[in-house]
Amino acid sequence: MTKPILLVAAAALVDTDNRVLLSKRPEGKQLAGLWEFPGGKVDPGETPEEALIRELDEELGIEVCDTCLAPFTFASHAYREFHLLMPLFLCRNWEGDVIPREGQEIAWVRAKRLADYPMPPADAPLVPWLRDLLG
Ligand SMILES: Nc1nc2c([nH]c(=O)n2[C@@H]2O[C@H](COP(=O)(O)OP(=O)(O)OP(=O)(O)O)[C@@H](O)[C@H]2O)c(=O)[nH]1
Repeated sequence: MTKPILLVAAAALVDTDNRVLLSKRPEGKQLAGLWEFPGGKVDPGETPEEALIRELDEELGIEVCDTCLAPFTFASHAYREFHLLMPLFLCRNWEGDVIPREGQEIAWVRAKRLADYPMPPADAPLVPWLRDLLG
C-alpha cells in the first residue's frame, strides 16, 4: 500500500538557558499525552515556514519571523496511515511570551532531560541532534 506523505513543520524553541520547549499532545488527538515539538500540518499553498509561523501563533501566542527559523534536522517516519516528513527548525528569537493557547501543557526541558519526556516515535532520532547542539 502506498501511504501519503504528511508534511508537518515543527520548531525547537530554545530559550536563553538553552532549554527546549515541548508541548504535550492533548487528549482526543492522535498520540495524546506524548511530548512533541510545537508545529503542525503544512496546509496546501503554504511553505513549511509559513505553516510554522501560523502554528506558533495559534498554539503559543508568539510571533516568529522567518529569518529566525533555522533549518536544523528532520524526521522521516512511517506511521500506519501516512509517512511523516517533518522538518525541524531551530528558533531562539521570538516576540511575546510563550502562553499555551490550546490548553496544552508545556515544559522547558534541558537537552539531557529530553529522555524523561515520552515523545512520538518519529521524534526519537531528533533528540541526539539536540543533545549535541545544546549539551
Ligand atoms: N507538531 C508535531 N507533530 C508531530 C511531532 N511528532 C510527530 O510524530 N508528529 C505528528 O505529526 C502530525 C501533526 O499533526 P497535528 O495534529 O499536530 O497537526 P495540526 O495541529 O495541523 O492538526 P489538527 O489541526 O488536525 O489538529 C501528527 O500526526 C503528529 O503525531 C512533533 O514533534 N510535533
